Amino acid sequence: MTQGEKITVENGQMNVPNQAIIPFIEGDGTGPDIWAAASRVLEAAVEKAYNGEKGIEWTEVLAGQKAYDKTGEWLPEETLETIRDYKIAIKGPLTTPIGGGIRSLNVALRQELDLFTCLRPVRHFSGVPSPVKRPEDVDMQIFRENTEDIYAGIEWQEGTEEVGKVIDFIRNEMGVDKIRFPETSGIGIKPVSKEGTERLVRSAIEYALNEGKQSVTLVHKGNIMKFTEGSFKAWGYDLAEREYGDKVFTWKEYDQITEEKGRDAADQAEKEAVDAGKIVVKDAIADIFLQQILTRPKEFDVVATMNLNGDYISDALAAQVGGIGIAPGANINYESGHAIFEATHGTAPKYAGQDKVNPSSVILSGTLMLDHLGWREASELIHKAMDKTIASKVVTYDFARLMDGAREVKCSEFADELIKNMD
Ligand SMILES: NC(=O)C1=CN([C@@H]2O[C@H](COP(=O)(O)OP(=O)(O)OC[C@H]3O[C@@H](n4cnc5c(N)ncnc54)[C@H](OP(=O)(O)O)[C@@H]3O)[C@@H](O)[C@H]2O)C=CC1
Ligand SMILES: O=C(O)CCC(=O)C(=O)O
Ligand SMILES: [Mg+2]
Repeated sequence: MTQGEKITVENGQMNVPNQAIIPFIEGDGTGPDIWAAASRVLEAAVEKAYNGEKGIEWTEVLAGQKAYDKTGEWLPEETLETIRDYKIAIKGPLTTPIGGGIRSLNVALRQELDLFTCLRPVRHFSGVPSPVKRPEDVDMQIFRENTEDIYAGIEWQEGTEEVGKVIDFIRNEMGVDKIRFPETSGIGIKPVSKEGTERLVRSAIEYALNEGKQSVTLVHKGNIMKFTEGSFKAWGYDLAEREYGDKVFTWKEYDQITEEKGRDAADQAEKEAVDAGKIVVKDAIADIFLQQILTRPKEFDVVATMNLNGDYISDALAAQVGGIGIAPGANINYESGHAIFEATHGTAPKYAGQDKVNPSSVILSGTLMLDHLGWREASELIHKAMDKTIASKVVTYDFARLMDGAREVKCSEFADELIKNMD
């Protein structure tokens, strides 16, 4: 086999060698089981799709508990440097303690590499058990802003000198008298910027145009958080109209037409725009959106939203199509070409070392990676094998407990089955 080479990006163009070196982070908890299974499936698919002409050379980079045990650092600089250098990486989940301790390494990776889009596609695989009647109606692409919002980690703990200073500033300098219990509050800050919004919404609209999608929905809680989530909506519409005016019809335009000429004229304008193949850019307030994705999922296509909304929405939608065991994700900077592919779920520590959990989320994150590299044939092989394996009711515990007549297999055995079913 020839030596692996680096993936490079020049003038926005990605060059992928036939033997591509790809860094991976194994992950904490169930990460080692899942990664062992997922890496074998990805290798087998590439080998089979290209008769050995293409291949992946994995190179391990450390993060999380394994990194701490070996180096004394949770996220060594060398890991960040290697991913920066090799452009593309894939990872298992990493643990974040609650309430104290280290901040999220998952979030740190996204922020350090400025991976501003978290893309989480949600669609149903035939035969996967679901709590809803028509899971096949769900086919959405969540574009979650990945660098801002409360995930910026700007917060101060109750009772500290720092929080005292911040509360004094807010009360005395800013004239705010609305902190209900100022003596015992922790304080968090939620930055949401125009630039951050625009690059995220741009990537969602570009995706919708390239993939022939019909709508982009901006999801926000702008009625309550007016200058963060409300501005997200306003900046999103402005960007859509300014940069994609001839390709989109926005609900902001709809409202303007309604005001000037009435609702019938606005309905007619929207219908004409849709008939002309334009994408409808609309918005929804986050609470009602969570109801509507359950009651009328067909109305939503590409979804663009802020960090916290996207976190909640992606787990809620994953449940509709079989759970987070099968929901993939990608963290992408569309400008620099850097990307890290990772599952939607976490480390599921109670199952660690049991070779039990579903590896599909990391495997399907791997198919997003293969698509990103332009190796679609390998990605399609995995999708077909997934359909076939699930149809034969050979599944891990999470699906087996919801399916009649299923044969429950281990994480590694599910990978074996996928590889067997690649034809
Ligand atoms: N990007 C990342 O790396 C993420 C990391 N985390 C971190 O993971 C840790 C644990 O978080 P927690 O909230 O418990 O969420 P987890 O996603 O780790 O687990 C919650 C539940 O989801 C189900 N689940 C998770 N993974 C799988 C899988 N591969 N196959 C089948 N079912 C699965 C299990 O359900 P059941 O009990 O019903 O079997 C599990 O108990 C935390 O430290 C958190 O911060 C969380 C999310 C993302
Ligand atoms: O970083 C974490 O621990 C949680 C991240 C998370 O929930 C997500 O990526 O969806
Ligand atoms: Mg999450």
